[in-house]
Amino acid sequence: MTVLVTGGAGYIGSHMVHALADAGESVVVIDNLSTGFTAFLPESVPLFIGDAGDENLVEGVIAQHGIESIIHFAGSVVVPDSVRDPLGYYRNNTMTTRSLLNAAVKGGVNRFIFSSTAAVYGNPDQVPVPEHAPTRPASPYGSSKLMTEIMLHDTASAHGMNYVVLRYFNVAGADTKGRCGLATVGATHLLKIAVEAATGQRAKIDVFGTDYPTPDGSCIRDFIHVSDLAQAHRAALAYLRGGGSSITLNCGYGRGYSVLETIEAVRRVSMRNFAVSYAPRRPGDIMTMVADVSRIHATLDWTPQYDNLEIIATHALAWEEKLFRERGGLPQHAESA
Ligand SMILES: NC(=O)c1ccc[n+]([C@@H]2O[C@H](COP(=O)([O-])OP(=O)(O)OC[C@H]3O[C@@H](n4cnc5c(N)ncnc54)[C@H](O)[C@@H]3O)[C@@H](O)[C@H]2O)c1
Ligand SMILES: O=c1ccn([C@@H]2O[C@H](COP(=O)(O)OP(=O)(O)O[C@H]3O[C@H](CO)[C@H](O)[C@H](O)[C@H]3O)[C@@H](O)[C@H]2O)c(=O)[nH]1
Repeated sequence: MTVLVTGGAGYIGSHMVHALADAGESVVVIDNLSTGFTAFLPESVPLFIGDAGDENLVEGVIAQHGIESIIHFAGSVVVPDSVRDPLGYYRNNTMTTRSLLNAAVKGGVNRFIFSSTAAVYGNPDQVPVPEHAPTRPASPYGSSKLMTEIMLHDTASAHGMNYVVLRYFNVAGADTKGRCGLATVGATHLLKIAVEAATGQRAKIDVFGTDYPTPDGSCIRDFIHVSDLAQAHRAALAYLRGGGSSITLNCGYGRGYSVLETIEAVRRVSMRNFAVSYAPRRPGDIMTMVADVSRIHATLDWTPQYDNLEIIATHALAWEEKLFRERGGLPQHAESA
C-alpha cells in the first residue's frame, strides 16, 4: 500500500509527504527538483530524481514499490510564465500527466489524486463558485490544468481508475514544525510578499487595484492553509480506498478576505508596520474568488484545523523568518530589499 507523490519536494507536495509519513503511510517521491528542495523531505522517504513524465521511471517505481495510489503535484505553477510560454506549460502540465497516466494504467494503479486550481473557472459568474460553474480559464496555466482534468476523466472511465480532482483556491501558510514552506525564488503570492515586507526584505508591498467594486476596493481571495490542504488529500485518499467514485472538489474554506485585510493581518501578527502602496490593477486578476465548499464537506471526512487568516499569516511569517535567518539575514532577491 505505497503512495507515489509526484512533485513531493515542492511547496504543497512536501507538506503532503510529511502528512503521509506522519500518519505511518508508506510513500515514495518522484521529483525533478526544478523548483523543489530535497531538504523538505523526511530522510525515510525514497526520492527518485527524475521526470514524472518519464514512463520508464514511473513504471519501474510502480513495480518496485507496489504503488496503489498516485498523488500528482508535479507541474509548472506560475500564471504569467504560462502566458509567455504556453507550450512549455502544456508540455509540463498536460503532456507530463498524459505520460504519467499511461504508466499508471500499464502498472495497474487505479487511484489518482490530481492538483488542479481555481484558475480553471476564470472569471466566475457566481461567488462562491461551485464545481459545476462554467470553466473558462483565463491563462494557459488554467487551460493546461483543465485539459488534464478532461484527460484524467476519460482515462479513468476507460481503465477502471477512480480519481479525485482537487481544485485549490489560494494556498498559504507553512508546516507548524518548520519542516517545509514556500521557498520558491521569485514567488509572487500575496502572503509571501507580505511576510517578506514584514521581515524587512522588501521596502513595501504594492496593492494591485483598490478600485474594484468590493467593500474596500481590493480583490478578495479564499486562503487555505497548506497543512489543511494536505489533510484534504489524505481524506480524498481514504475516500478512494473506501470505494468512492471519481469526483471533482473545490478546496478552500468558503470565506474571502480582501488583499487589504490580508496585509493588515500580517501587520498585526508581525507587529511591524511596513509600508503599503496602492498600485494599478494587475492584468488578468480576478476580482473575487471564493470556493463553494459544500461538496467537499459532503464527500470527504475533512475538518480544517487552521481556518483563520491570522493563524495562516503567523505560520507564513514564522517560516519566512526561519528562511531569512538561514540566509544570514540576506533578502531572497537583491532587487527587492
Ligand atoms: N501554490 C498554489 O497556490 C497552487 C494553487 C493551485 C494549484 N496548485 C498546484 O499544486 C501543485 C504543486 O504546486 P506548488 O505550489 O507546490 O509548486 P512547486 O513549484 O513548489 O512544486 C512543484 C514540484 O514539482 C516538481 N516538478 C515540476 N515539474 C516536474 C516534472 N515534470 N517531473 C517531476 N517533478 C516536477 C518541482 O521540482 C517541484 O518540487 C501544482 O500542480 C500546482 O499547479 C498550486
Ligand atoms: O504583491 C502583491 C501580490 C498579490 N496581490 C494581489 O493579491 C491577490 C492574490 O494574488 P496571488 O498572486 O497571491 O494569487 P492569485 O489569486 O493570483 O493566484 C493563485 O490562486 C489561483 C487560484 O485562485 C491559482 O491557483 C494560482 O496558481 C495561484 O497563484 C490578487 O488580487 C493580487 O493582485 C497584491 O496586491 N500585491
